[in-house]
Order: sequence, then structure tokens, then C-alpha cells
Amino acid sequence: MKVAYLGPHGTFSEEAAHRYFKDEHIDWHICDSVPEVLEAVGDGLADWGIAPIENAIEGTINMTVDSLLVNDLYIAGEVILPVSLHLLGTEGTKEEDIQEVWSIPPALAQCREYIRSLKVKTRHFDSTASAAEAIREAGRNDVAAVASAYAGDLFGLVKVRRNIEESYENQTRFVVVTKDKKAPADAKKTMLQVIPSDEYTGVLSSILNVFSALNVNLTWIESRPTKKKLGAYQFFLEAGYGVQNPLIDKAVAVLQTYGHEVNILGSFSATKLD
Ligand SMILES: O=C(O)C(=O)Cc1ccccc1
Repeated sequence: MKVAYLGPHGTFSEEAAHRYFKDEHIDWHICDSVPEVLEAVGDGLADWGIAPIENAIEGTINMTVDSLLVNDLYIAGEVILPVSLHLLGTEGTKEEDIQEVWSIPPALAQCREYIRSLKVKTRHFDSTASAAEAIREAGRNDVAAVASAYAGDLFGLVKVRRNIEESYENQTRFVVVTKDKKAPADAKKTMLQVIPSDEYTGVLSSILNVFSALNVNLTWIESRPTKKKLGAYQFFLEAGYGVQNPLIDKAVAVLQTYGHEVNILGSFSATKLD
């Protein structure tokens, strides 16, 4: 079985992948960016992929939501991983000498306040670990990376400042995706994409009412542009029942009678890591 995740070694994605698939014999397919992970599964280069979709501080990771759709993937699992971010530099780096901080944008966003307080520039990388690796290769004392303690150890960096994110309860949610649109038997949540038939006053509230009328809890809601014209949005709704529950079929049927396009993007249960 081949599983794709965001590399290089030392990313949070690697930790999530290794801990989620711990009991199986896996052929790992390490990718250079989050969109490439989902593309690898879409193109059949890997059977499964794991990608970050939501962070407790920064919210939705849009590149994952968008790439899920482009590659026609099914979410069959979810992993919640505690994450701690540190400012990492080469030996001898002093906080006051840092001019630039390097990392993947969602990680930089989780420590926005701290980075603003340093009054430094930021540089975007494709992962926390690729930023840490670049700091080691640069061998400079005026740049630092935002990454995990594990990445710091791997690339021989020291912690210039610990726990720089804006919450001590920081967690990231990853989705486990595949091409096969089959829900696991124990699925407890369903992810739906709803593309409204038209723009009219109250369209979102009428969509949400379908779920409240059926007493189906929604655990996540996100809107993304349809990318067709300015102001046209589609909605992602995560319902608190697996797809095998008749209430999900009912909700989909009602939404379709309203003329909305509804796609089931996945059904899964959560794995919480500590
Ligand atoms: O860059 C990484 O280490 C990733 O796996 C992506 C990511 C970035 C920020 C928080 C969690 C995961």
C-alpha cells in the first residue's frame, strides 16, 4: 500500500501519517507540497494521502480543500494531531539578530502575533521541515524557521524561542483521502459539498435549516468561492452522522429538491492522537 504525505522528513504531516498508519506495511510516497500529495492520489501514484485541512488557530487550510475537489478524492479518515511550533535557528542565533522567519504559510499564521513583535520579514516554504532544512543549509544567524522540535533535532537546529503559537492547545486536523468512494463501516461524520442553485436572500440559512430540521448536528462549515465569478460561493458542511445513516440521504434529497448540487466528499471517523 502506497501512502503520500508532505515531506521532507520532520513535517507534522509525516508524524500524522506514521502514527495513523502505524500497524501496516507502507510504501511511503513523500511529496514536495500539499497540493502534490492530493494530486499523487488523484493520479494513482499513491493509494492514500494524508493532508492538513484545519488548524485550531488558523482555521481552514484552503489549499487542501481546493485540491480535494480538483482531484476528485474521497475523505475516508481524519486524524487530529497536537502541534507545537518553535522558532529554530543555527547554534548561536539570537532572537534580536533575526531578520527573516521561514515556514509554510499556515504555520507562520499560527504565530502571527509573535512574528509581528519581532518586526521581521517572512519567507514562504512548502513545509515547516523544508524551511528548517533550508536554515541549516544557509548556515546563517539572521534567519530562523517555524517548525517542530522534531524537525529542529533532525536538522541540528536549536530552539531560539519555544511555543510561539497563539495557543497552548494547538491542534491540526488531517484528512486521509483515497480515490475509492467507500465509507468505512464505523463512519460517524459525513463531508458534503453544496453548490447553491442560485444566489438569493437566505440561501445559506435555508441549506442549514435542512440539517436543523432533521436534527443533524453540523461539526464544520466552510465557504469557498466557486471560482466562476466574484461573490459566488459553495459550502462545505460536515454532518455528525456517517453516510450510512438514513438522515444523511434525507438531507441530500431535500437539498436536491431545492435545486442545489450536493456531492458527498467523504465519510469517516476521527482518530485523536495525543
Ligand atoms: O509543514 C508541515 O509540517 C505540515 O505538515 C503542514 C502543516 C503546517 C502547519 C501545521 C500543521 C501542518
